[in-house]
Amino acid sequence: MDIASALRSARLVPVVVLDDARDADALAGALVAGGLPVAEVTFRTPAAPDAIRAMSDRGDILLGAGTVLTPAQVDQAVAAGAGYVVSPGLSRAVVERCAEHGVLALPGAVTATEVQAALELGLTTVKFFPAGTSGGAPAIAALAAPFGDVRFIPTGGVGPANLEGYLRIDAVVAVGGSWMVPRDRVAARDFEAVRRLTTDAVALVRRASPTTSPGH
Ligand SMILES: O=C(O)C(=O)C[C@H](O)[C@H](O)COP(=O)(O)O
Repeated sequence: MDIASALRSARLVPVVVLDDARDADALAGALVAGGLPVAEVTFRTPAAPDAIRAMSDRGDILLGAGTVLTPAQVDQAVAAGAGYVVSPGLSRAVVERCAEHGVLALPGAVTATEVQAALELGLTTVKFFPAGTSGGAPAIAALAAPFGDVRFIPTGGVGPANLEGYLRIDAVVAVGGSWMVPRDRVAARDFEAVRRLTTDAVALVRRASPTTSPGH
């Protein structure tokens, strides 16, 4: 299965901020046990490359690198085993470095101009970030009208209370969010809480898109 299809079938991508890479394996285990074998590990902390490497060594979880701002971070992410690269905004340099490595780039785009810029770089799936303050689901539905082939992954302000509104839109591949991996629970090594929150999130997503199938 390619990355885009895997994200589409997960429907939900946990956005992870890890302070200590030694917790990565247990955190990945909690996500997998909760039914969500995917994670976007952000370069917000220096632990990111080691965390990605530890998770990717498990072989049972699809890993993206998040908050990738520079081509050098693309190199680090790919060397650590990231299968795709996410940025909060659209950087030509980052997208081109991803292409050199042959990994999928998911840049942020929330305006028609940004979506067109992504299309010009050969991309058809973008992260819609920050989703909540950029118009939310109605903004994505409006953008999807002229950009019929573009797919969106709304992230930022997405949670249990509003994910259904996003997942109902055909152009939404998946949503991203951090609520199932609260930083304080991770710091406390409370991976059972992460597993529980993940299980609940997966159940919610299933209820929100019961008929979804790959290709939808
Ligand atoms: O660091 C990045 O590049 C990001 O991707 C930002 C995250 O996607 C959001 O911060 C997650 O948003 P919440 O679910 O509202 O916490």
